[in-house]
Order: sequence, then structure tokens, then C-alpha cells
Amino acid sequence: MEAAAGERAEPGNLAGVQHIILVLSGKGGVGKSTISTQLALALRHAGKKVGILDVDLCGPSIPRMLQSQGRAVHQCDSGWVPVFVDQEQSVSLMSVGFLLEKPDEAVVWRGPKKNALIKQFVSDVAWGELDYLVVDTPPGTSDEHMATVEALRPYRPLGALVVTTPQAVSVGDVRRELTFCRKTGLRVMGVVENMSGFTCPHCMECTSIFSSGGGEELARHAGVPFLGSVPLDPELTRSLEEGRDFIQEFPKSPAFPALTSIAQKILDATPACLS
Ligand SMILES: Nc1ncnc2c1ncn2[C@@H]1O[C@H](COP(=O)(O)OP(=O)(O)OP(=O)(O)O)[C@@H](O)[C@H]1O
Ligand code: SF4
Repeated sequence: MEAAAGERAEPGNLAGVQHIILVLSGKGGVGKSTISTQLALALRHAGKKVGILDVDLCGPSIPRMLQSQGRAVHQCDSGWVPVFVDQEQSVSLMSVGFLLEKPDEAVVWRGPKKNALIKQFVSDVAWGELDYLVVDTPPGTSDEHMATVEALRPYRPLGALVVTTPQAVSVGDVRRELTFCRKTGLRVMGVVENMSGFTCPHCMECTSIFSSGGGEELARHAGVPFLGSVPLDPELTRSLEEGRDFIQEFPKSPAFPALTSIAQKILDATPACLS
């Protein structure tokens, strides 16, 4: 039965999940899945247990980024068992990518079928104990976003992290994303500006390829925290392509300080749950 407004539903499979963070972006390709995975890895390196729920049904890229494509999702009494992406079993992942017969198969479903799968992802994944569940959403504000928020909200208060690139057009799209958060009652934990300049690996000189500072200005205007700027970093691209753990393996890389500082700000904004 659906919970009435203001009530909390029986948490079921989300009972052991302390914090849920939705990662949103106004448009595609700005690095939403990159930020989701790196946030999860940085939180894990800070000693947290993290789950990633990939509800980007039409472009599930996270299994590839975490070198988990083709892994089988098993069933247990309480639902699907997510895939562990590390040996310590600190990061678990559920993605539509695991349910496709071929990894590059397209999901061509109508809205109701997608929404039904999202509801199932929310209720039927046996996450166990997690400090954070990071939810990677599709770009924009679609029915799938509404379905995700409506399915998750009865269980826990939700935080949103909004990713943009510095260009004005992307920033305009993100303004709509912030409006979506306001209208759906999502707490905006902050804005992240990605692909924010290029730091030359030889001399560490930073060049702003696009305009700069758009994300910070947008956050200031909207009265929400600005969490940081992540530079374009070839080592990050490579580690995502090869499914490596960037946070573990590239601590001297230009994107490392920005990503770990964003994770620290999320940790500071989400004190240990007392319940
Ligand atoms: N800061 C960065 N430095 C270098 N490469 C990056 C950075 N951020 C993202 N990329 C690369 O850009 C590409 C797009 O990133 P990503 O898939 O995370 O975007 P997205 O917003 O999730 O896209 P989609 O619209 O498909 O959901 C990826 O190949 C990723 O490796
Ligand atoms: S940024 Fe520095 S090292 Fe890189 S190409 Fe320019 S001058 Fe050379």
C-alpha cells in the first residue's frame, strides 16, 4: 500500500540504507554517471558502504565504468542481490544493464514499463546495510525522474546532487533541474561543475576550455551549496574506460582533489543517522 503524504512506508529492502542521494543533470553527457561512480568510490575510500542504483534505463553506463558488465544478478528471498564491484564488498551496484541480454542492447520501452521497473528496483533490491545509496538518473526531468522520486520518497528523505558543465546552455538546463527539485521537495545537497577546465599533466597549468564559473554562480543564485569543480582529466577518462578505481590509483591526478573534496562535503552534510 502507498504511504500517505508525511508518513514513512515500511522500509523493506531499504531498511538498512542511511542516506539516499539522487544524481541529476539537465542534459546528457555532462558526466553524471562519472560523478556518481567517483562519489561512490570516494565515499568507499572514506570507509563507507555504498550502493549505486543505475536508473538511467536507456544508457546504463555504470557497469562498464566499474568493470562489471555481464555480471549475473542473483535472486534471494527478499529480491535481487546487487553485484559487488570490489573485493571488500563495500560497493554494490544494480543496473538495468545486468538485465539485458547484450550489454549494448537498447531499452525501447514505453513509460509505464520503465516506471514499473524503477519501482521494482526501489523495492526489490536486497541492499543490506549501506551508509549511502547513490542513484544515477537519466538526463533531464522525465517521467522516470518522477517515478524514481515517488518510489523512493516514502522510505527516506532524499538529497539531490546536480551536475553541470560550465557552458551557459548546460547551466540553463540545470536551472530547470533545480526547479524540479524544489517542486518535488528534494533537498539540493549541492551543484557540481564538471569538465571545468583542463589541467595540463605536464605543467599543471589550468586552461578554461569552456567558460568558467557557471556552476558556482548558478548555485549562488539558487541559494544552494556549490560542491566543487572537477577538471577534464585524461586519466579519469582512461580509468573509466578501463573500469579502474580512479580514487585508489590516481591520487596525483588533477581531478582527484576535487572529487575527494566533494565526497567530504557530502559526508559533512550527512551526519550519522541516529535512528
Ligand atoms: N571530468 C572528466 N574528465 C575526463 N573525462 C570525463 C570527465 N567527466 C566525464 N568524462 C567522460 O565523458 C563521458 C561522458 O560522461 P558520463 O557518461 O559520465 O556522462 P552522463 O552525463 O552520465 O551521460 P548520459 O547522458 O549518457 O547519462 C565519459 O566518457 C566520461 O569518461
Ligand atoms: S599547458 Fe604547459 S606543458 Fe601543457 S602544452 Fe601548454 S605550456 Fe606545454
